Amino acid sequence: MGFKMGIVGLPNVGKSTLFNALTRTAAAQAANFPFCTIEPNVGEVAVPDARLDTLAEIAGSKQIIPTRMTFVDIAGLVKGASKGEGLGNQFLANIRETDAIAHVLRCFEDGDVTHVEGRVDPVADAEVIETELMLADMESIEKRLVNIVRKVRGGDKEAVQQERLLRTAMAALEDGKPARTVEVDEDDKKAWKMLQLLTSKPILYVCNVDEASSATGNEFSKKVAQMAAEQGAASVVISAQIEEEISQLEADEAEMFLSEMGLEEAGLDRLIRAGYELLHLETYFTVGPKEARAWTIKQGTRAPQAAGVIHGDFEKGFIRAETIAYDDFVTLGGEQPAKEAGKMRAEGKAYTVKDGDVLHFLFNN
Ligand SMILES: Nc1ncnc2c1ncn2[C@@H]1O[C@H](COP(=O)(O)OP(=O)(O)OP(=O)(O)O)[C@@H](O)[C@H]1O
Ligand SMILES: [Mg+2]
Repeated sequence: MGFKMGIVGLPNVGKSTLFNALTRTAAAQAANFPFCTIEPNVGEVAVPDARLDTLAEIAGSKQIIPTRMTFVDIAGLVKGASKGEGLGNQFLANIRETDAIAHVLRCFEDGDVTHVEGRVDPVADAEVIETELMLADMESIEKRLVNIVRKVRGGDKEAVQQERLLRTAMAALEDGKPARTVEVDEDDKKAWKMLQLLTSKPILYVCNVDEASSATGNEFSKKVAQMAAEQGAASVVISAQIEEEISQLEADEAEMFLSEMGLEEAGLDRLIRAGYELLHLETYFTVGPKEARAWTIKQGTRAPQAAGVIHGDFEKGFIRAETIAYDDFVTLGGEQPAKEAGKMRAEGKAYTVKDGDVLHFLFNN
């Protein structure tokens, strides 16, 4: 599995700077974390979670393994990308494969860094990109409809559903609205996601500000925040350049640097967490003397499917999940005391895993 965020934006807005900071920090943060670069522009990043350290300390775990999220540094999109300008189509294909979009917006002034449109206006920039993505969606819908209509005539039931959804998306797009504004029935959710429309992906706006504004934001980032609020999207303020500098420091140096800047934590941590929330993800833990490990699931995942994140066999042969809530584990001081206090529950197949659950799966194979 693993969830993927695509870093998207106009050229020269700071995408690669951000990506480098993200991936470098991840590598530095946890020496025992198997950092891997899948491709030069794809990196796995540890999801910061202080609870994991607390659990590991209580259990005396030798190793701490955070859960991960994948970031993809996608080359800059330009006006006309949907028509194949730049390397348009290639990039659009990269975006299609992601679960969510981190849309980087230039919110810094710097005469030395060229802006493709010759001015700093993040809200207008956001519209340029959104328009390209909408045009690309319309084009792909048109192409797909040709085939689908043929299948519908042939009596294919799935095609009937797909055609209906494609037409709904098209109507929204023609009305100037991204596909994410379409309200989808529960029964249609899966098919809708399979359409992989670019503008149906959730968006996190990343305001890339100058150094001095990294704690407070600036006039540009405030406009973005307002736009995001109107769209029901999320936004974070970050200075990619500083984050990149911080990512090269040792942990204690980084902490000092942050407090001097008036920041409580690295902007990257906020960004990763915001992405996690955007995707409605949750974490459960497995804790023992060997390792304390965090695992990512979608909100609402049931115990067998949560077990399946560790291994397919866990899901297939699932018997039950011994469960201790995070707070109980911590307050009572570990697994054994929690068990003695009657706080270890045996949960079956219907159990919906909760964020922070400490789980132990029993299965047969
Ligand atoms: N917050 C910031 N303040 C000032 N300069 C910045 C900031 N963030 C990035 N830069 C600078 O902006 C320039 C462009 O950054 P970067 O290469 O990361 O852009 P990009 O979005 O990846 O561009 P492309 O689409 O061409 O790949 C670099 O010189 C970088 O140092
Ligand atoms: Mg780049």
